[in-house]
Amino acid sequence: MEKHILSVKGVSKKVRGRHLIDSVSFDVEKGAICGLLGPNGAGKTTLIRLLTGLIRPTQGDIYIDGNSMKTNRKEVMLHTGAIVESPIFFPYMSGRENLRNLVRLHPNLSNEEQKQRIEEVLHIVSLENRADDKVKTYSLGMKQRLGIAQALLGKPSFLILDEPVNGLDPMGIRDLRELIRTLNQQYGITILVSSHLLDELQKICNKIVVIRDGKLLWTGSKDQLAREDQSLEEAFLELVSQ
Ligand SMILES: Nc1ncnc2c1ncn2[C@@H]1O[C@H](COP(=O)(O)OP(=O)(O)OP(=O)(O)O)[C@@H](O)[C@H]1O
Repeated sequence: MEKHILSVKGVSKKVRGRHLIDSVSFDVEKGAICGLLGPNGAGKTTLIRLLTGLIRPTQGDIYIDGNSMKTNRKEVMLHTGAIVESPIFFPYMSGRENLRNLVRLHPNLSNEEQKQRIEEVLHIVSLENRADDKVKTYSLGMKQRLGIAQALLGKPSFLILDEPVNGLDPMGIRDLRELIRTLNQQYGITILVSSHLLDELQKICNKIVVIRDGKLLWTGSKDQLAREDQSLEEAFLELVSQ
């Protein structure tokens, strides 16, 4: 069985003569919660857009559970859930109605399975009590959780979250952290999460990938990055200032 859920092999993205991502290679083991770190402009968003198939590499390839994005893109995307940038929902429709609309993107599920899956994902993200309220009445944290519910519709084994805690208050951050842990531990989903909030990544991740200027600067387990007496923030600042 494939040991890595994600293998990035020599990936570059060149736009107008400039490398936004430059020969990046790294792996993420199944079962990990992997943090993607990098200073502003490092290329995190570009990398995540490559990983979610929104843009294609100019060089290299990305493998998800052993499947090449180049040759097997459709299959790969079926098993990957993602929230990139803020999820967009119809504000005058309820959470459940929005999910009913989006579950149609998974034609491999029968009507009955689609209905059942909507209830399952609402339960996983703890939105069942508000599922019939209009999305415009949701807090930002609830919208993020609905975004995760949507990403879970296809029962992905790999979930990519781009800056999921951006703009959330401390309670929203705590709820999301708990949800990420539950998805990982209870549902066995491997997670890649980008964030500027190093403290947050330190709390939930066991693996870290650091990029700077489009290049891979460091990758390894969280414990290898930060010495015992160091916070992840100190270790990160030390690393990027080298
Ligand atoms: N389509 C594009 N064309 C040209 N340059 C781009 C394009 N998209 C991004 N860039 C540039 O590539 C670099 C990396 O951008 P990216 O948004 O991936 O970084 P980031 O690490 O996500 O930054 P931040 O943390 O500020 O969101 C930046 O200098 C950005 O201006």
